[in-house]
Amino acid sequence: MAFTFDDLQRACQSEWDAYIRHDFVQQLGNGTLAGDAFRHYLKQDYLFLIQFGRAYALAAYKSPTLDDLRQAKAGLEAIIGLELGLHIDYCRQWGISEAELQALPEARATMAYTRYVLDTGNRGDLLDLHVALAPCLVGYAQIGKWLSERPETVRGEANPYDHWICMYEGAEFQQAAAAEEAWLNRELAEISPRRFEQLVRIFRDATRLEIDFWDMGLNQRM
Ligand SMILES: Cc1ncc(C[n+]2csc(CCO)c2C)c(N)n1
Repeated sequence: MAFTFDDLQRACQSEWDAYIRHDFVQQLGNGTLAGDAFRHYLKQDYLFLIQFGRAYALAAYKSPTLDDLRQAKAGLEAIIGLELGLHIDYCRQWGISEAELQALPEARATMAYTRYVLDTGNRGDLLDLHVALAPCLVGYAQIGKWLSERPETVRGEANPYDHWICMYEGAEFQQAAAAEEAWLNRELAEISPRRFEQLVRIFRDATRLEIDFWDMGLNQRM
């Protein structure tokens, strides 16, 4: 039997739903999220993105083919060359200076999640690493889509988080997540049931760590 990304999601459906429909996400959609909670999240997300850049570098190292190597390079370039710059600009709009970002300590949830991804990639192969990264990429695309479709979401200037929603519901981001899902589906089609169970464990752990990241933002925990 050929496994797919949907099988991974279904194997962890309760954790997955707790992640996608987390209170942080719902409050962000409703425009009721406390500004300080969002700022705390943005600051930790800066640290998260830096470690995510390292994960793409690890993906390059773990690449068995030139195509995989090119894909990892493109990911590293996108995050280090573009997205981190945009994130710094966005933080400034929320009153967080670059100097403040550079001086930040890492919250435990940030450390746990990013180091889990890096360790999983180090220990395993490129597929293990991609599965550890999948909740991040595919999850945020589902969050963007879910927020844009639910009637409670407040759009436009009435919601201070509208820009954030626009970014993840947008076509460019949705396409990047769809490409990741397609890559996973090609790889998952080839694996044994035993290998699938190993990957479910990784996918579930990474999803639980995304839930903790939202909790950390909401409770402004370090
Ligand atoms: C905790 C946390 N999880 C996921 C994302 C989303 N995200 C981060 S990097 C990346 C890939 C872009 O190259 C995506 C989709 C986030 N920002 N913060």
